[in-house]
Amino acid sequence: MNLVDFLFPSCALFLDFDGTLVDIAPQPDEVLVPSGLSPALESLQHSLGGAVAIISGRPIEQVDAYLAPLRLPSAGVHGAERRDASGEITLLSTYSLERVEEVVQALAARHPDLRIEIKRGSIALHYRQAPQLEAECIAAMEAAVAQSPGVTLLRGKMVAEAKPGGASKGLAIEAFMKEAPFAGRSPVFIGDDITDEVGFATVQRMHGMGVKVGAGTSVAWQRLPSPADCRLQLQAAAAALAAKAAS
Ligand SMILES: O=P(O)(O)OC[C@H]1O[C@H](O[C@H]2O[C@H](CO)[C@@H](O)[C@H](O)[C@H]2O)[C@H](O)[C@@H](O)[C@@H]1O
Repeated sequence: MNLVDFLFPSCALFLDFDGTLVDIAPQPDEVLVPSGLSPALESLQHSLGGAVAIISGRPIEQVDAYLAPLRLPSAGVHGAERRDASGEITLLSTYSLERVEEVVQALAARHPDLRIEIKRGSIALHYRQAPQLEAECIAAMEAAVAQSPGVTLLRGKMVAEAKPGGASKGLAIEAFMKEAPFAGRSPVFIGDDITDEVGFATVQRMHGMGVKVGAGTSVAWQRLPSPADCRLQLQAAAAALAAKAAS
C-alpha cells in the first residue's frame, strides 16, 4: 500500500511503537530510533490538526524518552495509562500482580535468559533470548494470571504479559476518538502485533483503516512490509500533507 493515498488532513493517526515505528531489537531497551522519525511524526501532527497518538504496550514515559523532545498524546501499557492532547493523564485501575511476580521471578532465577519487565499494573515476561522456553513461560503465566483477579494475559512478540483486564488498545483509541482533536476524524491505526488486532478492529468499526506491519494473519485491511517501510511511508505522507497545506 501507499500510505500517501490513505492519509488525508481529515484523518486521525494512531501508531504502535515496537515493530511498527522501530525495528524489533534483541532486548526491550535496545531499540534504535532513527533520527528522521520524530520530525516526521511532528510534521504529521501539525498537518493532521494534532490528531496523532502513540498506542503502545510500553509505559508512556519510555515512549516519550524515545521520541524526545516530541511528546505526543499517548496510551501506554496497552491502554492502562493514557495522556490526552491537553496533557491530562488517565490511569486505569490496577490489580495485584503478587502471584505473577512470584512466578516470573522463580522462572527467571532458573533461566537467566528470560527478561522480566515490571510496569505500572503489568508484568511482561520476555523469552526472545530463550525461545525454547516459550511453552513453559506461557503455562506459568496462564496459571499465575488465573490466580490473579482482574488480571488477563496478553501474548505478544516473544513476550507474555499480565495486564489489567479492563485495558486494551481498542478502548484507548475509542477514548481518544471521543475527544478533540481526534473526534470526527477518520481513524487510521498502524501496528504489527497480535496485541494490535483489537485496535485494527476498533478503527475499522469506526469506518477507518487498520494497517498491519509485517507478516501474519490480521483483520487489518492494509499492510506494510516492515517498520523501515512504515517509517519511509510516514515520512513521504508527512511531506505530501505539508506540501498540500502550503499550496
Ligand atoms: O505495543 P508496542 O509499542 O509494540 O509494545 C509492545 C511491547 O514492546 C516491547 O517488547 C517487544 O519489543 C522489544 C524490543 O524490540 C523486543 O525485545 C521484545 O521481544 C518485544 O516483545 C516492550 O518491551 C514491551 O513492554 C511492550 O509491551
